[in-house]
Amino acid sequence: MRKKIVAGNWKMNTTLQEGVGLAKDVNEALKHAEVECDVVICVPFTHLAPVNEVIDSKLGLGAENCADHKSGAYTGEVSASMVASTGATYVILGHSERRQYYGETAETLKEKVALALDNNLTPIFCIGEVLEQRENGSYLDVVKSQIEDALFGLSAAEFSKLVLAYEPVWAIGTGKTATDDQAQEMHAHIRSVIAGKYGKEIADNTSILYGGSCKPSNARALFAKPDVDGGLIGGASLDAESFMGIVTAF
Ligand SMILES: O=C[C@H](O)COP(=O)(O)O
Repeated sequence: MRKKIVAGNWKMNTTLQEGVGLAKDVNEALKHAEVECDVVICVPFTHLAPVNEVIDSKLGLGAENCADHKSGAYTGEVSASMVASTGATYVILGHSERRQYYGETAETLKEKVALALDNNLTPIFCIGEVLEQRENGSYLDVVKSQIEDALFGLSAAEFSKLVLAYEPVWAIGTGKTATDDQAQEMHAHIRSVIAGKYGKEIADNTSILYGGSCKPSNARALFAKPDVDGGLIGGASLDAESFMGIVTAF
């Protein structure tokens, strides 16, 4: 059966000292909570190794990106093997902020996914439409193409290692959440796109997270939907109490 997962995406927030403090708070809170999902924090590169030192195995650790090359003269880049060497086991790939501000394309993302898998990192692969595509009715096709273009070159064994995250771009950091019915419609669509290529068993076993203004107040309704397997949480993951409010919303 597929896993339920709540992953925090800290984005470009927190100093190292603040980040280590936040990780300690989440780690401590997790020890005392009834939790029915895997919990992961995805943190800036600079924070990975020090955060790994202060968390227990119950809390997963991930990066927010990795390079599309294995190693070499790529000043400023951080490779998948470097990420793995910190103890992290997840990496967010294809976030809409990376696609929008850093020009990431399906071709770049194919490389990143392959390198992440080669280094035993679980990619949390993001997909989602912008407002105009939601309004003109092309959103289901847009997301289908994002999946096909970047991921359908993978073997079934490789694809089964992925986690997907549906993040409608119009809902990210805007306070505008997709309704639980809108999320369910898209998650069911994503699952049927996967089934069309890799079969029902792999589709049923793929965790599909929702991201976009997810908060303790709306997480329960979203997570109650049959095809929503958890969340990728931005702003609300920067406060241990609100993150835990989401983690315990199953
Ligand atoms: O990766 C997380 C998403 O971009 C959602 O961010 P948000 O919860 O701040 O809207």
